[in-house]
Amino acid sequence: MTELWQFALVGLAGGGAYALIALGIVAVYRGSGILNFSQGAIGMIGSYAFWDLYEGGRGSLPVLPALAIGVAVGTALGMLFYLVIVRFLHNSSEMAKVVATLGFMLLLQSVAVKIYGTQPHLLKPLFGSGKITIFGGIVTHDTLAILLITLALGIGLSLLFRRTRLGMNATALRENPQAAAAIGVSPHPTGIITWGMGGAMAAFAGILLIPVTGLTPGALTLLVLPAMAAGLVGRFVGIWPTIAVGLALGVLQSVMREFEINSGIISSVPFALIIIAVVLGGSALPGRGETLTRRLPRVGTGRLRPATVAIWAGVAVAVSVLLSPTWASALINTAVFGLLALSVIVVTGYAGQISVASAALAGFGAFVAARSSSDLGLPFLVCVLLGTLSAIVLGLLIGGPAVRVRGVNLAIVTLGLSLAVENLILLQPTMTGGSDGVVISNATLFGIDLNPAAYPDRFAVLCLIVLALGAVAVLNLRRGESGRRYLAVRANERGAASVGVSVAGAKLGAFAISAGLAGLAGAVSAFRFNIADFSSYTVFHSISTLAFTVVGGVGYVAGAVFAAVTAQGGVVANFVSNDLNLSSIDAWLAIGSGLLVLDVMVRTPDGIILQFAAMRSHLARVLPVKRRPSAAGAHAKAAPEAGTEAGPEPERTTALPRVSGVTPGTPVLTASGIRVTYGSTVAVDDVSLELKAGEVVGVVGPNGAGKTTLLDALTGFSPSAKGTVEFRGRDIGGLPAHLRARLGMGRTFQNLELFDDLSVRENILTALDSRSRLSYARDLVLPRRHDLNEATGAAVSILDLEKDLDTVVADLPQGRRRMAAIARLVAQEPAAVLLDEPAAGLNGSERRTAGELFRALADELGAAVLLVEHNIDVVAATCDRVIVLDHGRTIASGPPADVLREPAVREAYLGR
Ligand SMILES: Nc1ncnc2c1ncn2[C@@H]1O[C@H](COP(=O)(O)OP(=O)(O)OP(=O)(O)O)[C@@H](O)[C@H]1O
Repeated sequence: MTELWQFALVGLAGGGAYALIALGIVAVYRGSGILNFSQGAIGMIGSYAFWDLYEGGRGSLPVLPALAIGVAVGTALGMLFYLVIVRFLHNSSEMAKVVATLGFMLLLQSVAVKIYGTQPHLLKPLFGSGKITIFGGIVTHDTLAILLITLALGIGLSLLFRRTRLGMNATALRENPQAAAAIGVSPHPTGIITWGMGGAMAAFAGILLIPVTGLTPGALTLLVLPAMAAGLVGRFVGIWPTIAVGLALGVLQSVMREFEINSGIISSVPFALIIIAVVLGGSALPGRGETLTRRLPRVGTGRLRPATVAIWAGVAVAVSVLLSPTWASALINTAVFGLLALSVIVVTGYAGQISVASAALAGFGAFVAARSSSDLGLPFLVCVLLGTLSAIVLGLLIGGPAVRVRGVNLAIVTLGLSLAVENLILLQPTMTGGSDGVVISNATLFGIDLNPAAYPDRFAVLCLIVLALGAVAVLNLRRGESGRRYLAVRANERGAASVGVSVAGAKLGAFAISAGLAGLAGAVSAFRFNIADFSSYTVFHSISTLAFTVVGGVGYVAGAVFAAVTAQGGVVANFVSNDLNLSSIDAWLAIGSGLLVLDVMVRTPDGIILQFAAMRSHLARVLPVKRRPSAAGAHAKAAPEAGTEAGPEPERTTALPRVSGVTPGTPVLTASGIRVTYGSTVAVDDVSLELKAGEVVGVVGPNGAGKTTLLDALTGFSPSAKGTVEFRGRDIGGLPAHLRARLGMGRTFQNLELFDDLSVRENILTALDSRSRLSYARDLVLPRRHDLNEATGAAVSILDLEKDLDTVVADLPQGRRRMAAIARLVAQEPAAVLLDEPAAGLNGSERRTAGELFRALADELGAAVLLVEHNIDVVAATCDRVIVLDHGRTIASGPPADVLREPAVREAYLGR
């Protein structure tokens, strides 16, 4: 027991350091809205500065001045990064922010390796060998210093954010940047100060931890992971939960050491547990108002030009056959990195899931393939297949959290889980054969010996073929329906669920395919030497794969090719170090790559590949090349200028297509006893209603009456709703939103929830697509292409959307966007249509047209329509019946003219 207590007390040093770094992360997040993945690396640089100056290291200063300078270096680095990079990222996508801080981490890491090397340095306790005794256990002065500093900074930060103007400005900027800007709050003073504070805390933590863990570039940089896990629990805002979890983590790890638990388990399991707890507390769909509106990275069309493919393939094969073995090795590196980059494109570029696990997946694929060869003696192809399949299974496990966690939190979760894979499998001597490694048999495919030692060119050609097939598969995916699903989920999860896309299914599909590509890369490369080695599949490898793919262009296969060609050990690096004889330049290349990541994130976050495209079109403009008139140009001439008044609405000649199998007048949607509460607020209280095919029922009521919440409850967007909901005679109470949509419940949202970065056509096609799970695999080979069908064509014509079909939705005016939302809804052929304030923001004549359209949804489409609307004129002119809600309860219902005359209704609207 005493020993256990002692180990717990020893763990307070590490725990305090986690808490300190995590506090810095919280300060930076509260001050600038950015999660700083380079926090550990900043601390590491501050620690090296301290070690350089400290008399116990390689300097001559006593501890306190050296500590002060080390902390000052951390502070300066934090401020510098804000000034040079972060202040330009305020309107960037979440991914650009994550990659920028990861890029800074890589930069600092490579600078430290260049200057200090990787050998560990140890120090004696900084504050002497003094100690105090607590209940028989010993606490050293160093541990005490860490704890006191953590406590003091915890109190200081609480007061700063609660009591000072700077803290209040920071809260205002985080919660509502537009409103804060409107009252003149500038983000920069809070940004600079909190980044400086973050840097100081990181350096403090790093320096105080040197006597405990030693000083190496990698270990201190990776302290960011447990610190992130601690911060995650307090959602990066809570100061005391962060400190408590940081300390608990350190203590738990120390106690586990007492039980002689495997070091891999100690370093990964505790915070994997925290991550699991956070995942369980997440939600399957984001709540109302939680959908991101920031611009997402651009994505290519997925079109493939056979001539380009043929030229590249020819060049690659010629190079690998004609040039030296070092070139073959560089080509193999390029192909393997290219496959990893393709895996990032699928999961991050297309599906929008910031995942940092590609190297762990590749390592696992390599591990299974190598063991299948060495232990089971299976043939090359079977081993590669097994490696790929097992990576897919692991990918589904790592992707599991993505169903409930999103954005930057997912980056932390995947980082944590991939560190667990690295520690528990790839670095375990019992698994990987220790110093003997895993001896594998030679690669033979269809009778051709591919042994890379004897035939490096053959193996290189094989790798290039696999890369080319992977690239074609990813392009196919983009053009198929599963690619559209990914993009819909990336753009708007609530919108995707409303048209029947399984958000969880799409995310898992993307994770599986991405893991398959990474696993394939690993499985093939396991055979490049006679002894397979897994030590290179580190978290840093995952981070640089993500960063360089984003630099290349995360939405473009060409971006992956760029990343592969310029990767470490790839063809460009080989050319520079071998052909130009500049091998000493390697360390500088690593530093240059880190700088490139930062530059691209600030100036062209869509990727370098788009810069090339822009240069090509500039050249095409300046060179006297005869160009064909473009279809777009012809279209522009034919179409009236955007924004011009089109005169009176033309008479409609086509009707909306009738939904099959719905008989007018039969009940479609029946709800009883619906009740929704948010904490102590009862938003909807015992509401019952029945909707029949062909009728329009209005729902009116003052602001906050519970109208939207009722719609959410009926359509499955409010999972905690009580009561029964029947749709066409079937109890659908337990079904999630996307399954209700598939049964024929269509809805619109107050803020539309369109897929803003897709065209109107792609928005409609997403609703029209089949929901087959098979398409995730089929699209890789045979993407199914289709266009609007007859019914949606008619809807588009009625809604006058033809000229907008290929316009990106974000570029349309609000009225057109509303029409696009209705076209997307009609594509679902819904039997029940639930419209949430669809006429808001329309002018008088637009409102009349919209009212006619809502009627047409009932009269022509044959659907049962529930119309939530504030405009009483629209309600009176359109609805057969009206339900009035007030404080969540039905206070009246019946024909509009009667209901709107009732005194209770007038009182609810106008007050007594
Ligand atoms: N996520 C939430 N958390 C807590 N309270 C909520 C949440 N969503 C809605 N509410 C509360 O539930 C009640 C009903 O809100 P709801 O948005 O459904 O009303 P509404 O009639 O649609 O209002 P409006 O006409 O302004 O859109 C309000 O008191 C609102 O503050």
